[in-house]
Formats: sequence, structure tokens, C-alpha cells
Amino acid sequence: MKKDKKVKISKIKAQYLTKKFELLPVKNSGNKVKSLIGVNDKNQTDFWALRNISFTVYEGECVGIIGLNGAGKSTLSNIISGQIAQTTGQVEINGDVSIIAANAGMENNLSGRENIRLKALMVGMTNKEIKAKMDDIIEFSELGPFIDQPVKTYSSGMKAKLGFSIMVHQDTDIMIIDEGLSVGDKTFVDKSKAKMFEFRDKGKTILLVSHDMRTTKEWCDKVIWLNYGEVKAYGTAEEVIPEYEQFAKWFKKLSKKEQDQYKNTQRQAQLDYSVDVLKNDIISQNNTRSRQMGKVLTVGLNNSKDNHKLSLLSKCFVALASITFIWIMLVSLSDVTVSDSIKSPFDFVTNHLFKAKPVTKNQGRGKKSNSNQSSMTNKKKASSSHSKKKSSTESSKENKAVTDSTYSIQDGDSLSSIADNKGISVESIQALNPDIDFNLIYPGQVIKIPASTDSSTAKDNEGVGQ
Ligand SMILES: Nc1ncnc2c1ncn2[C@@H]1O[C@H](COP(=O)(O)OP(=O)(O)OP(=O)(O)O)[C@@H](O)[C@H]1O
Repeated sequence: MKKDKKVKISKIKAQYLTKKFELLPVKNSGNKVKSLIGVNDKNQTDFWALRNISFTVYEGECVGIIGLNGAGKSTLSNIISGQIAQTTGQVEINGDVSIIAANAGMENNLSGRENIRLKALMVGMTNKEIKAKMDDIIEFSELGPFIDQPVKTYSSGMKAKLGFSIMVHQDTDIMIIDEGLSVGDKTFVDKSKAKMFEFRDKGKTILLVSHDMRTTKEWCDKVIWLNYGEVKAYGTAEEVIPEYEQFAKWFKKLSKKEQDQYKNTQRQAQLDYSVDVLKNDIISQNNTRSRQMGKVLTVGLNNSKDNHKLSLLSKCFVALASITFIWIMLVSLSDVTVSDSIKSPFDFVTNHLFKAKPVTKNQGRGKKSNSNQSSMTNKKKASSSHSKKKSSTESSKENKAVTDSTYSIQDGDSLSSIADNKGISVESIQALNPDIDFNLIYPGQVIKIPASTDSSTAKDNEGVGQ
């Protein structure tokens, strides 16, 4: 009796799988701002690496996955091994899965031995089991003393050997080999093939992702041919491989321009794809069961939210924070305070933007100097109720450069105005500066100032440099 007369046990069942990746937008400042506040045009960046994939793999089968570069082979094997999630659809796995991929799965800073331990723990092996198998794994890997070196120092062939050795000793029901052996040397590949045949004969299920048609023919009962994210054919190796080879021959014969044209058309279809297209495909594929299909789709779609995209609330928050930040920046480039700018935004924008705040040496030094800082409102009042002369005297006050006991004469100063401003008598200034003729004082001339009894004036002078 032939084996295939038995009831077949499904090990992998994929239904209506899709995988959408978000392509990074072309780098320019406009796109950066858009992506910051999450308003990128969605359809321009969605790329459907897998479109409506359905197939079943049964116990004991070895199934090859073939296709041109970028067809979606690794994406599919990563979904099956649980490393990434599908966008829509379902994948039912009946058993444990292990995967060996040319570039995946190793912790580069750990040694080979530590990686063996880590991987074994990840598939649920106990410490005792790991200890029992460690020597066999190391021997199978042929890495000798290099097993205790960090994996980052390994060649790609050495990594493949380590990965394959770990996998064959994990003894899982389903094994996925994604180009894992393409970089190994011939003796190791032959040894590995023998091991794989052994597994297949034991009834394990194997998925082989490969560009090598000879190995695929030799190993696999069935083959899935992926083309730009779609299943182009799924059948026996005898049927599908010649079809694929014919296609590859046809493609090679095309001129460079025709090849590019073909690729661009296919890639555009991957960009234009959507869940609506998928739904229509499913309905047209199977009208009678469309309701059930809708349910399967919904299950997948519930998990297919673009998590990295901002919610509406977050977008509002980011926008508000950005506006606040920009506003504060503008206020810092004006001569008013934030609260004044909010009270009269129009006046702020038209009259105060890019006007530097008046800088006084007394700024920020206690009550008096703070109260001297002109707010927009105070300024308005001042300009309407004070004479020009008074304003200029005030500004002269603000610009005084004095110390505790000295004062530098400003343009327009007179003995009496200095005495008035300081709240001290003319006589006391004269007494302290007997050598100075106050009828002939000039800007920049330094005179001595007696200590004042007026606390505010004293504060004015406190600690100010010459
Ligand atoms: N993280 C990602 N973000 C965006 N696009 C991706 C991502 N991963 C894969 N892709 C794209 O998905 C498509 C399928 O990639 P995948 O690696 O599955 O192809 P493949 O058939 O394994 O290719 P190869 O034979 O070259 O290994 C490619 O166009 C690839 O650029």
C-alpha cells in the first residue's frame, strides 16, 4: 500500500495570507515633518510583499519555496516560523517549528556555545537535555575550538554550520531551511542533506527555501512558486520546477529594458494592492464560502493595525506640542512675554516679532529691575502717558553702568539729574568728587557716588560691573 492512501495530517495551513510593509518615504524635509505628525499619504508607502497566499503542507512532506529575488520567500518562512506577523489571513501550525536562515537568528556577541544554549532554551529544552546534546551539536558543527569564539567572528559558512547543527538537534516537527545551506562547504552540505532525508523519512515536515533547483528537485515532493508576492504555482516538484525554469529562461532572454518594465509592473501591483482587492479575489475565487472567508479575513485584519502610526489623539497632541514649541521660539525672538503674546497674538505678530528685548544690565536682579521690564501692555501705557523726555530719562536710568561707589557719566547727564536719579543730594556728590568740575563733565567720565539711603537705588547699583 502506498503511504499517501493514509489520512493526511495537516502541519501548516495558510489561508489568505498577506504581508504589508511600510516603505520608508523618500527623505526630504517635507516628508520628515509629515511622518512626525503622522499624516503621510498611506497608499504611497504600503508595499504588499505577500498577496493572498493559501496552501497546505502535510506531515512528512518536504516542500520547496522558489521564486525570483524579492518574491516573498523569506517573508513567508518568517511568518510560518512566527518571527513576524501576517497582515491578514490565518496560518495554522500543528507542531513545533525551527528555522535556519542564512542571516538570521544568531546573537553575534555570544559565542557559538552560548548560542546553542540560547536557541535550545528558546525551543523549551531543559538544562539537562542541553547538557546531554551539547557535545553532539558541537561535533556536528565541525567548529572545533571556534565554538567558544563570538559568532561575529565567524564566516557565513561557519554560521550556517552552527545554525544547522542546532536545528537538527532541536528535533522539531517542522523544519524551515531558508538558504541555510547555500553557503556551507560540500562535505557539510552532503552530511546535512543525509540528515534531512533521515528526518523526512521519520515523518518530519520540511520547508526548503532555495534558488538551487537541483537541490529542490532532489529534496522536495512539492514546490510553491512565489512571484512578486503571489503563488504562481503549487504542485509536485515535477510539475512546478520545469514551469519555473521556463519562466526564468523567458525572463533572462528579455532585454534589460523589458526586464525592468516587467519588474516595475509587478512592483506597482504590489503597491496598488489593498484589503479590498483581497476581499474581491476571495469572493471571486470562492463565491459559496465567501461569508466564512470574510470571517477569516476579519480575524487577521483585527491584528493588522499599523501600530507605528499615531492615533488621532496622538496626532493632535504632537501638532499642539509643535505649535507651542514654535510659538515659544517666536516669543524668544520678540520683545514681549509669552502671556502678552497670547493676550494679543495679532499685535504680537505684527509689531513685536523679531524685536529684541531691551537688554539692561539690571535685568533679572530683583523686584525693581523686573518691574522695569516692559510688557506689551505697560509699554502701551507708558507711550501714551509719559512725555518723550521722561522716556529718555528712564532709558538713561536703565543703561547706567555703576558700581557701589562709582558712576559713569551718560550722554545728557547733569549733576542734578544724577543726584535725582540716585536719590542723593548734589552736595554729597560734589563732596565726594572735589577735583571734578561738574560744569565740564563728559560721557564716560567716572565719578564717585556716595552710598544711598534709598534701598531701591542701592539695589540698582548692587554688584553691577563698571
Ligand atoms: N522589513 C521590510 N520592509 C519593507 N520591505 C520589505 C521588508 N522585508 C522584506 N521586504 C520586501 O518584501 C519583498 C519580499 O522580500 P523577501 O525577503 O521575502 O524576498 P525573497 O523572495 O526571500 O528574496 P531573496 O530570494 O532575494 O532572498 C521584497 O521586495 C523586499 O524588499
